[in-house]
Amino acid sequence: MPQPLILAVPKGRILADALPLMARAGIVPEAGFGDENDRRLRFRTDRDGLELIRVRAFDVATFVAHGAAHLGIVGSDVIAEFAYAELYAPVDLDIGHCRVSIAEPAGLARDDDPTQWSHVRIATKYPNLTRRHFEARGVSAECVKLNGAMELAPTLGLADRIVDLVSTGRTLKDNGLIEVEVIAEVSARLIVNRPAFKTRPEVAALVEAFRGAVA
Ligand SMILES: Nc1ncnc2c1ncn2[C@@H]1O[C@H](COP(=O)(O)OP(=O)(O)OP(=O)(O)O)[C@@H](O)[C@H]1O
Ligand SMILES: O=P(O)(O)OC[C@H]1O[C@H](OP(=O)(O)OP(=O)(O)O)[C@H](O)[C@@H]1O
Repeated sequence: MPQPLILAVPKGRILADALPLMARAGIVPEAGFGDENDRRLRFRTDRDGLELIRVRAFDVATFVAHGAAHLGIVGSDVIAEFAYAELYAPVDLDIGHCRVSIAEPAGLARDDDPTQWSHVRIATKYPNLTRRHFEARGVSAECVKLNGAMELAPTLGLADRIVDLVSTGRTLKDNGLIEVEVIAEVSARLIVNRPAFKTRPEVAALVEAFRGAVA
């Protein structure tokens, strides 16, 4: 018997939308998978030879890139941040829609002209993506890495601006910030470890199952 295939699923907000999609792809987890109070991290499915792991959103990409998981479900924001060569992202799952944007305090935004920036100091969970974005237009970005609550950084003097996810815009508004530029539109993708895709035909079959589930 070959080792079971492992599908890595993020335990955050994508999970609720991922479960019906997985069901349409013919993957039904054992009881407890969608239950936050269940402390197990690895679960069986109704498919022989396919197991699930429940990990943090950023770690899905890492497990799959290193081949510890064969497939994963993860936001395109995370894929862009890591830019792992070993990841192949063949299916846009049409869930987890939001955008990665630059925001700054309303007071600063009033007279600000982003085309005049030459150096910016940014608080973000996405330092690589941010640096790449600014480098492409000749602006140097000094990034302060945070894992959440980026919105606090400008008022507390940690950074002038932030790069963060925006969906409804409510978090920015409630913290006195204005979205000044969209860096990228985001949705969740099915990711696959490239060597596993080449060597395990069941991986390609699962990719097709997800393609069918989205269509
Ligand atoms: N407001 C949002 N609207 C839509 N999708 C979002 C939103 N925020 C995050 N996402 C998507 O969901 C993914 C996971 O976000 P979530 O907020 O669940 O994780 P997190 O709190 O950042 O993760 P962790 O708790 O592991 O640090 C993001 O990478 C992104 O693709
Ligand atoms: O535009 P909105 O609809 O307000 O959504 C944006 C917020 O959603 C995400 O945070 P999340 O709620 O996942 O909390 P987090 O700080 O734990 O990441 C993101 O980091 C923003 O803070």
